[in-house]
Amino acid sequence: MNDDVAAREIASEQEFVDTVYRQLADSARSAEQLAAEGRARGQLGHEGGLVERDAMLFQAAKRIATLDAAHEGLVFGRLDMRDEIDDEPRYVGRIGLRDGNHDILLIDWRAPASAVFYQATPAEPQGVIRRRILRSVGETVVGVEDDLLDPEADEATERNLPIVGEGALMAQLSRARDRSMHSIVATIQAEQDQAIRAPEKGVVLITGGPGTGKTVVALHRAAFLLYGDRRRYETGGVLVVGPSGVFMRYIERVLPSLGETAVALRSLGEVVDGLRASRRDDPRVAEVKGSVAMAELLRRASRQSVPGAPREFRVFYRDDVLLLGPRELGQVRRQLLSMGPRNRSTTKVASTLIDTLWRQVKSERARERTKEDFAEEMRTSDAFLDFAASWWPVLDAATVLGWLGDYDLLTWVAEGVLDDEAVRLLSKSWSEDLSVDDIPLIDELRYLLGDPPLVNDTDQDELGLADTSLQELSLSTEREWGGQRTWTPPTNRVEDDGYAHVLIDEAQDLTPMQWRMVGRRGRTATWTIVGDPAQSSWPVPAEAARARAEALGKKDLHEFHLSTNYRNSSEIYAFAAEYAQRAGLQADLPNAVRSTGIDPRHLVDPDLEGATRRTLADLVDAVAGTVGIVVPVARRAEVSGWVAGWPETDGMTEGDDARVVVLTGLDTKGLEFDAIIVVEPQEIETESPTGTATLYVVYTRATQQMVTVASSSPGE
Ligand SMILES: Nc1ncnc2c1ncn2[C@@H]1O[C@H](COP(=O)(O)OP(=O)(O)OP(=O)(O)O)[C@@H](O)[C@H]1O
Repeated sequence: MNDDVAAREIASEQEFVDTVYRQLADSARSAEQLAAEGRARGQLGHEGGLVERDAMLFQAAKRIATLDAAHEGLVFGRLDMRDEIDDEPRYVGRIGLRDGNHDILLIDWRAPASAVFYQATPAEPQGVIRRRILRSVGETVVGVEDDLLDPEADEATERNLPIVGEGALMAQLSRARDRSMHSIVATIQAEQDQAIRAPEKGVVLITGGPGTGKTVVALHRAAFLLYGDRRRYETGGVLVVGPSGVFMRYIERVLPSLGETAVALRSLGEVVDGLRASRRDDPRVAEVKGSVAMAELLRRASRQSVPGAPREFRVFYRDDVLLLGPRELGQVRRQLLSMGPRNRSTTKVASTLIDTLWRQVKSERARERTKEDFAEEMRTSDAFLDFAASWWPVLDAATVLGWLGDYDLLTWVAEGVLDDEAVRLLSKSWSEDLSVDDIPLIDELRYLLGDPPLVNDTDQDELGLADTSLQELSLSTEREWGGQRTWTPPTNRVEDDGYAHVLIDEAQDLTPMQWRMVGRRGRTATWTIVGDPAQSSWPVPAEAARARAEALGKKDLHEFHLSTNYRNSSEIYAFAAEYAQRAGLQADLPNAVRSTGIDPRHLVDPDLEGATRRTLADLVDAVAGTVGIVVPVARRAEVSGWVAGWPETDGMTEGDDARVVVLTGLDTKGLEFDAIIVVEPQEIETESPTGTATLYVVYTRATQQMVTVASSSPGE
């Protein structure tokens, strides 16, 4: 291709892009002006709507410009259509924009009119003669890449459109990786576009092997839904759940770069408002905590009497001694529990206890008084009120989970539900901080215990107990991902847990208890579920499948399968796929399209530290982007020590932009790096029951180069 032609084409696109940015600045100015006038008039009428719309547009554009300018510009696509459809070029961008005459300047990528940009093919051009992708840095067009989809129409119309470039997709896939995922608006592929624009009812299930774009597609789908029904999804909220905090940080910029921030991004340890856990349990403990047997264990725990609470109440009333002993209290407890969640009954405790006491009143002197007189006396008795409040306090879920740290109590509650080994593992783990797998247990207990009635509920709050811990918890809730418009539920009460859309990434890893937790948040929601069973680190898939089916209820399922691996070089993926087959993982093997000519290397060296350091020095030079060092859990601290403060990685191992990161196999889920060093792969494989799946995940993280380093050959 003649360079002059390319330069001419770039210059002409630049003119258009300049017009768009000028228009954006104009819109911003007029939005500000209108807002000022509106404020001055003290009211916003019809114009108010316009101000709001333009202001939003401006904000979105500003975010896009600042967050992702280096990668994809505001204007990224152009379609030249057959004359009878449109004799003017159509431009596609991250947002829609009109010019001063209200004519369309830029079509939002999510608008129906843009679908053809992604779906037209040479076999079915759908009226498109030429599709052009514009690559920009900031506001400057640096390249154009064309596909001639309908050469016959081109000839027939005598347009002779110039065709420039050789593949925007390959350019995009070969770019150096940094610590953030980027949007793919300019190069969404046809099979991905179908999943993004799927009918929104029910559940959209996106499957596919490693690197097929499941995550990035699901995020674009969230943006698509927000565009289509902003009122519904912004009001009800969109919940995006991923495996870890590291992963959430990796994906957190994609939606803002598409102009959307009204989304709650939560790792599995942060789904319950106000709680945050990142510690992972030992796999054996995690397996017990994730199993559905925990639901029964917690149901029993939620019905226990409060450890340490008074077991008896005695009152002398006229000539009677009235007693609430274990038998009477047992009956009252069962009666209260039959009325619904425990905390809801805080308003009924006093009256139920009073009824029981009153039934014991026998003496004549006592009978001279009415039950109301007796009740009045009890309700003004400090001794009675203190007893009732400590016998039936408002319980919060973490407190009840804390009870189970007591080995004897746990053994009692777990009778017939868990074996002795599981009880031992659990009681030990509950003497430590909350782990990721404790969060669904707390959530389960929140629902079993219920919220105390609000003070202004019609039920009278007899003991003044209602307005306590759970509500305070919501006031002090801190939002990790809290940008200004980031969506958060209005309170921490269970009735406000529901979202309008729930997006689950790496769904193959959810335990049954985690499915129950997310299921409660999506009873009336639409869903997007993304996963690859071969990458699963949950050892009992059938149980998880049942829990998933329960979480989704009768919702319609729309399945989409992605078949091209856009992440790994074909050399790296060939090795990973061969491993998956050897390990019997029944993996869904996508087609990796990009070759680098560099095979993975496998080093065996008794000097593990030396070999790792040398490899790292090589890779840091060889690739422009990130390098991940993946280690067995037990070696994490040791290997981190090898690379910290080391001159060759100076400034590359600290902070959010660090190029070199040390992480465990499970930490790598969903992430990608230019180069990966796998330290002692065999230990990663044997450190958990699903170690082979974890190692397969690790082998599918590198875009350019992968080196394994072991101190001895397998089997030695
Ligand atoms: N159409 C596309 N254009 C450009 N890049 C793409 C495209 N589709 C996917 N990618 C890139 O491929 C990489 C893998 O995508 P993603 O992480 O979404 O895959 P995944 O299927 O979720 O992977 P895994 O299951 O292995 O975690 C990302 O860098 C993503 O940006």
